[in-house]
Amino acid sequence: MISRQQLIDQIKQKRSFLCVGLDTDINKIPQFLLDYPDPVFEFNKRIIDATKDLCVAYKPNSAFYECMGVKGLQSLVATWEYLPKDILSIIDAKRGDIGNTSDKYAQAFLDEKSSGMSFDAITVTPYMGNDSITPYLKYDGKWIIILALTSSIGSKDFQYLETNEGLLYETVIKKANTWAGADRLMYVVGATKSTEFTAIRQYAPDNFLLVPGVGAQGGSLADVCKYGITKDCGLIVNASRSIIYASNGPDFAEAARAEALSIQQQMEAELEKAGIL
Ligand SMILES: O=c1ccn([C@@H]2O[C@H](COP(=O)(O)O)[C@@H](O)[C@H]2O)c(=O)[nH]1
Repeated sequence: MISRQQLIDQIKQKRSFLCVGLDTDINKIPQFLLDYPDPVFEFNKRIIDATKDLCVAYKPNSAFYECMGVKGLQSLVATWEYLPKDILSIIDAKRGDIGNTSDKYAQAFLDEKSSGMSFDAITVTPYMGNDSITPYLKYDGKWIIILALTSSIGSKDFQYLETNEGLLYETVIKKANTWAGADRLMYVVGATKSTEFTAIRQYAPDNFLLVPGVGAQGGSLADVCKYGITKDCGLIVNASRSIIYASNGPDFAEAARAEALSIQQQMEAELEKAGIL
């Protein structure tokens, strides 16, 4: 388990707020890895070894594992076991259901005795409301990361709708803040929505924001920091494809490290600019 203070300490120590996304697609990994008994795990292991001093979180997206059935789940469990336990592990599962079912999703991803995996944090969708989220909160010290304003083009379909309490994504944040504090709740805000970070910080001044969308989706790290950084940093910025597929040759781990290093160096400059280092 990683507390808010441990996360802040690690950001300062590593001079980074990078999350490496483990969106591992068996069709995109280097050919030679297919000779290993678990190619997806072998790929993840080498990416983790090459980047663990440069990032403060790892985020496997469960879709990339679930689509492979039993084998995929085995790779996910092996990856979770291998992840350094002092680095925040986030399962990007985006679940949301009635409480009785959410209990089972929580067991699947947060309860090692039940599933063999116990991630530090899980992404959830807020659409079904309070009783769909509270089952995850029963797991002491685990982080719940609620989708607020996503990086997707389709975010405009619902998330910007006017409600009596502001735009829908603002209402999500205001309501969710009544369920738990900034020591348990983070919000997903897409890097492609950087100008909205100012508004979001009005409602979530202390919450960490998980920010996907730099790299392959074109979001700007500089803009995210300009509008979203706080005195504690308050940001975990994810990059998946741009890091893990920086090369698909035998040098893929070195190439991933080079890409992660380049992002870490930009982050270090932003942390210095914000007076955090
Ligand atoms: O709004 C969102 C929420 C989640 N994601 C996820 O983050 C990564 C992004 O991958 P890249 O390869 O760096 O684009 C991926 O797992 C998405 O499912 C998001 O992009 N936007």
